[in-house]
Amino acid sequence: MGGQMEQNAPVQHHVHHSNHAAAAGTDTGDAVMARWLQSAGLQHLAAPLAAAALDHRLLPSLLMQDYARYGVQSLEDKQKLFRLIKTISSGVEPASEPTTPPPFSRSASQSGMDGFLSPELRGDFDPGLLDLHSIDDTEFFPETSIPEPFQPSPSFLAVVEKGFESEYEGHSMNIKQQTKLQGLSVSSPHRSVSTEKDRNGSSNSGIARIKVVVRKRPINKKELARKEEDIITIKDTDCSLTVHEPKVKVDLTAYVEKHEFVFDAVLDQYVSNDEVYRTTVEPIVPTIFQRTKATCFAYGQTGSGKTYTMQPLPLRATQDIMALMQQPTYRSQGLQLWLSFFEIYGGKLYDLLNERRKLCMREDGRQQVCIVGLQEYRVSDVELVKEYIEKGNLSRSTGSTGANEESSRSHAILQLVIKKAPEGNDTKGNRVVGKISFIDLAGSERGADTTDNDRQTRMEGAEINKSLLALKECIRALDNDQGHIPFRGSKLTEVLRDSFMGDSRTVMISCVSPNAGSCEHTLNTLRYADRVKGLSKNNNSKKDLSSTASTQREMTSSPPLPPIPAQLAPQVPEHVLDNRAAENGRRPPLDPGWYVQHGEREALNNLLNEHTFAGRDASRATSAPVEKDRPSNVDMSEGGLYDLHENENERVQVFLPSRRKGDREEKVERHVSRDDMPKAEGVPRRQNEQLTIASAYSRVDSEVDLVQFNHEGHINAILEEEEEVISAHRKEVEDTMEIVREEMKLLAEVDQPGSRIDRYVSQLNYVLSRKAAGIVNLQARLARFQRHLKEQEILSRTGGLRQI
Ligand SMILES: Nc1ncnc2c1ncn2[C@@H]1O[C@H](COP(=O)(O)OP(=O)(O)OP(=O)(O)O)[C@@H](O)[C@H]1O
Repeated sequence: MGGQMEQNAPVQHHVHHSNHAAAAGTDTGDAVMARWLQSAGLQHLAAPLAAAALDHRLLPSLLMQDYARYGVQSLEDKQKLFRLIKTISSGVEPASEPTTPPPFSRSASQSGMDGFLSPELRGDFDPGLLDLHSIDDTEFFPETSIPEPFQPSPSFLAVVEKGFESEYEGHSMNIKQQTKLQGLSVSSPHRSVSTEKDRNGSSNSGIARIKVVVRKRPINKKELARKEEDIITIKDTDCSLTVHEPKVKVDLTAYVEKHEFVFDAVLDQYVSNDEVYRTTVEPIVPTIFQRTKATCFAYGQTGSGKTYTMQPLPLRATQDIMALMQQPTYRSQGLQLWLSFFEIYGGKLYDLLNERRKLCMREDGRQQVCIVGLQEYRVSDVELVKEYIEKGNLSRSTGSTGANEESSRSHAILQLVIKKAPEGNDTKGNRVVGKISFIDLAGSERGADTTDNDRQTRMEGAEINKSLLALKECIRALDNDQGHIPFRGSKLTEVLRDSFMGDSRTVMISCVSPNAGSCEHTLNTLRYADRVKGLSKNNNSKKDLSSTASTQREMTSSPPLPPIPAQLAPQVPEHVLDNRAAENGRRPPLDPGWYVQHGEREALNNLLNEHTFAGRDASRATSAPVEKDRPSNVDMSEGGLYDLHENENERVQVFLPSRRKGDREEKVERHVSRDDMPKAEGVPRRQNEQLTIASAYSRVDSEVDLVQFNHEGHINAILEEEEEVISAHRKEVEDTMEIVREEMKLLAEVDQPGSRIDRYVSQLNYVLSRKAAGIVNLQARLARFQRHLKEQEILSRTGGLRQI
C-alpha cells in the first residue's frame, strides 16, 4: 500500500557543462530551457525568464540573489531552481526522455503520446504555449459558481416528511444517507462519490463529529494547454485517492511515486455540487435544530475549487432549513433564520455585507464570542441568500503575489443562525437555537508567502499559516474530547470559539487540483486533511497504514528544513550536543530526526521540552508523561514517529505525543503561561495567555510544526506589538492635546495683568518636560518595534516560516 515506485528506463544524458548546447542537439535554446525547467517542475518560470531574455547558457551562472529579479518568488521555487542549476553545473543534462505511461494517464493515449511525461519534458516543447496569460482558464468551466438547480435529496425529504421528531437520530439519517450514496455510486458510472460508511455498512455513532472529504476538480483549459497530466486517481470502492507524483532520481531515472490516502469520502471531478452537499452538509443540517453548532470549511490551494464548492452549500442548506421550519414540530416555534457574512484578513475582521466595516471581537461574561458591529440579516428565501453571497463575495479581499495574480488571502465566513423569537413578555430578544458556519479558507499555499514580497504580504502569509495550524489543532482537540480547545491560537479559531464548544459537527472539504504542476500543494493539502482525520477516534487502521506508508516514501524526498538564524534560534542545551559537533563547537541541526537516528532519544525529549517550554524548571520538563510511552527505536518523519522494528514497508505509527487518546487522558491538564513558550531575544511575549501542556505537545507533532511553533510566538508578538504601538501613538496624541490646552491656559494667564512670570516659567518647564518625555517614550517604542520587525524579517527570509 502506497510508497510503491514505478521504475522506468534511465533517461540520463551525461554531458559536460560546456557542451549543453551541443548535447541539446538540434533543440532551440528555448526548448532546452523549457525542458530543463519542466524537469525541475518549474515550467511556470519559462515565461518570466524568456521575458528577461535569460538564455539557457546563462542559467548555470545565475546567482541566488538574482532569483527574485527573474520572478522566482517562493522558497520552494528557489530551492528547485538552485537544485536544477547545481545539476546543470555538474555537467549533467536534466532528464528529458519519456517513460512508460501509467495506466491512469488519460491524455497520453488521447494525444498519441507514448509516455507519461508531457512533450515539453521530452524536448518537443512549443514555446507558444508558454503564453499563459493568453489562455482564459475560466472558459472551461461554467461561468457561474452556482449552476445547478437544487433537488432536495430523497433522504432529506424522508426526514422532512416524517416530521423530524425532536428526538432526531442521526443514525437513522445516516443509514438513509448511505443507501442513497451507494445508489449513486452504482448508478452513475462517471461519478465517484464514495464514503467510508458505505464500506462499513453502518455508522455506530450517528453523525461523525468530524468528517473529512476530498474533492478533486477537473483539469482546466490552461493546464490542458500546458499538456499537464492529471495525476490523481480515485478509487470509489474504498474512498481512496492516489497521487502519482512524477519524480526524477539522482541518476536521472524518471519514476512515479505513489501516495495513497483514505478519507471519509472522496469526490472526483464528475461529482456535482449537489452531490457534494448531500455528502457533506445535508446530514448535519437537522442537528442545528438541536443546539448543535456545525462548521463546514473548504481547505486547499488557490484555484483548487474552494469557492466553487462552498458557494452553493449555504443555498442548499437554507432550502433544507426552511423546509424543516415548516414541519409541524417547528412551525409554531417562531424560528427565524439569520445570515451574516464576514472575512478575516490579516488577523482583522471585516463585514462583507456592510461595506467592509472593521469589526471588533469581544467576549461576554459567559465567554461567548460576540462580533461587535456585525450586521445580521433575516432571510426567508434562497434567492435572498444568493444575493447576499454574491454581494459579500464582491467585497472579499484579494491580493497580488508572485505565484498567482489574484487569489483569496482571507478567510470568508458565512453564518446561518436559527433563532427563536421571544415569547410573551420575554424581553431578552432572540435566542440562538443553532448555527452553521461555512468557511472558505484562504489559499493554503498563502501561508508560504512569508519569505518574499513586502512586509504586508509576509505578515498576511504568517497569519494565514498560523490560523490553519490553529484550526487543525482545535479540530483535533474536539475530536479527542480534549477538555481544553486551543481556540486562542488565531483570530479564526477565536471567532469560531462557540462552534468548538458543546455539541458540534465539523466537515472539512479538502479541494485539490489534479494537474502535475500542483502536485506539491496537493500533497500538502492531503497531508493536512490526513492529520486532521488521522487521530480521529473513528479513524480506521487502513488509513493509518496507507498514510504512514506514503509518509515513509515522502520522507526520503523532502528537503531538509532551512536552519534558524543563530541569533534567533532557541538555544539547545549542551547535553544534547553531538560529541563531534560539540568538539567543533557546532550544534547538531534543529532536526528531531537527527536525534532519533543517532539514538539520542533522551536528547530529543529534552530538545522538545526545551523548545516547547523554554524556561521551565528541569523537574517540570522531565516529568512530562511522554518519555515512558516512547518506543526504544523510533523514526520521526512528517506526521509522527514510526517503529523501525517493523517491516520497512509497513511501518506502524506507534508514538505521537498527545495524539493518542490514552496519552491525552492520562495527562494532567496543567497550564503553562505564555511566557514559558519559546521566544527570540528581544521579542515581547504575549501575557495572560494560557496554553495547556497537552495542546502544546500536540503542536510539536513534526519537525515542521516544531519550527512553526517557535515562529508562531514571533508573529503573535509582532501583531500584538503593532496594535500596542498604534494605541501608544493615539495616547500620545491625546496627551499632547491635553498639554497644548495647558499651554494655552498658561499663555492666557501670563497675559493677565499682575501675572507671576516665575510661576509661568516653572509651569511651562514642567509641561514641556512632560511633552518631551512622551515623545522620547514613543520613539523608544518605535525603535524597539522596528528592531523586532527586522528580526522577524530575517526569520522569514531564512525560511523559518514554512507552509504547514
Ligand atoms: N469541481 C469543479 N468543476 C468545475 N469547475 C471548477 C470546479 N472546481 C473549481 N472549478 C473552477 O476552477 C476555478 C477556480 O476555482 P475557485 O475560484 O473555486 O478556487 P479557489 O480554491 O476558491 O481559489 P482561491 O483560493 O484563489 O479563491 C474557477 O473557475 C471554478 O469555476
